[in-house]
Amino acid sequence: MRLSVPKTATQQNSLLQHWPSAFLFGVVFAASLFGIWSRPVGFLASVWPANALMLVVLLRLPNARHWSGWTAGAAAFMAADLLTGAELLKAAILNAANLVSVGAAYLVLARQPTEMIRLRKPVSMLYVVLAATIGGGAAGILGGIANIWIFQGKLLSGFVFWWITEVVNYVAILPIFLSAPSFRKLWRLLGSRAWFIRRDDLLPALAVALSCGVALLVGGPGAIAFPILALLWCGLVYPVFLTAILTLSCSLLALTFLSSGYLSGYTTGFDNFAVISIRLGTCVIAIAPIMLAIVMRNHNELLARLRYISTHDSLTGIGNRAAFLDNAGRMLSEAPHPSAVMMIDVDHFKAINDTHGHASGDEVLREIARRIRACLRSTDQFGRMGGEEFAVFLGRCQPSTAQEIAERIRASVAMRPVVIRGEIPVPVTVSVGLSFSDEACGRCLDTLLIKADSALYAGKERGRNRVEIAG
Ligand SMILES: Nc1nc2c(ncn2[C@@H]2O[C@H](COP(=O)(O)OP(=O)(O)OP(=O)(O)O)[C@@H](O)[C@H]2O)c(=O)[nH]1
Repeated sequence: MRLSVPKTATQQNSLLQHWPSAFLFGVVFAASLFGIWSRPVGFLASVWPANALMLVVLLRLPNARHWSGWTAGAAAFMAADLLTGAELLKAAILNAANLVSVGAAYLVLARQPTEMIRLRKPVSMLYVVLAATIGGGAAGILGGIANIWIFQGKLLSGFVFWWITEVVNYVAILPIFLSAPSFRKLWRLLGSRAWFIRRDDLLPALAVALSCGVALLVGGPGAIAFPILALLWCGLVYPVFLTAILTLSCSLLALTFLSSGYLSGYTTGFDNFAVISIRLGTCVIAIAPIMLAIVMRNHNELLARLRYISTHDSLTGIGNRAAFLDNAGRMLSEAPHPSAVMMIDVDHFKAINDTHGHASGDEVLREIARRIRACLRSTDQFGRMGGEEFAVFLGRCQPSTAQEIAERIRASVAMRPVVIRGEIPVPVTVSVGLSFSDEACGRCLDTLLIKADSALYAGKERGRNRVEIAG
């Protein structure tokens, strides 16, 4: 009787290490079957996603960059061909061209930093085009030779066909999978409902569908350029990933109808100049909207960053003076009564700085801001007015409630010392000046702030660590 021996941790680890290669095999095998299934009888496939997908897996899963990954890819190419009835020698030559293509494109992209590979820079698309051109060229040399041998064609037409087809496939497919969010991020996104699409967001996608419909109706070589305007609109509005998906859909449509001679209006052979020209046109269609989407994403991220910097205090992370005045002023003008303003000042803060140093003073300010924030509702406005002075605006708040909140703030700061440098307890207190809106002050935030400030300094004079109400 044989006993089954449990796998050791090392054995399990080495099995886990090879899952990217198994995944790569599955992806390349399925994509090759799709390419074989979609190609016209007796010709090479014009839609061949397997090379681009193998390249993506190698770039995005570092564990697949191993001899086992390359072996899995080669085995998958061969398995798909042999299972669908190809001759061994023919399959070996064509798949050698596929592997050479992936290898050459890999050498270009694998040297780039992650942000370039994940299409976070506008020039990333140029690297994708460069990798596609070099990968396609490498495949073209073997493909040209294969064209003479297998299809009794010419070297040049074989080279051009392979090269163009590879370039178009790489350029259309790589951006989707290079920009795709990771599984973990996608899961989080679905859970957060951030993906929820508003009706207006659908317009660019509808424009793409409409322009593709018109292209099919009108036909002719120029029809492949019909969706470009709608795709550029997508680039302006959608994330890179979504723009790349829509661009690929248009390219697939153009290539599929091109294979059947529909868009070109020609039924002559595949080395026809018009067909080559249309393939290149399809490639350009794929590049421009994605580049635009990358530029727009960077632009929007930069704007969001600048907006954050211009409205937040860099030390405490709460709103700065300008943002506080803006938001509180708007809330006051929308609903003036009842509302309240607090000015809060740390007591004897200079002594803390002098005793423990400026950096420790900063730590104290951060902790005090945290304690005050914890006492407020999410709708209340809270900002650092400068130095050790903070302000709070309580909209739609009765004076009695405002007074309770002010007292809560004072107590929560004074309740326990702030621990600086992880070990030194520093007792801290704040003084609070409180003013309420009334008919006389109307919608004027300045008046409320001045009143609260006067109350604050009255509180300081009366001994600090207290809430003083403006008279
Ligand atoms: N660590 C640190 N200190 C700051 C910052 N901004 C202002 N200060 C210091 O805060 C101190 C404020 O001191 P004062 O205005 O004399 O007030 P105080 O010592 O708190 O005394 P009272 O307000 O009268 O209770 C000064 O020493 C400033 O240098 C900052 O961002 N970080």
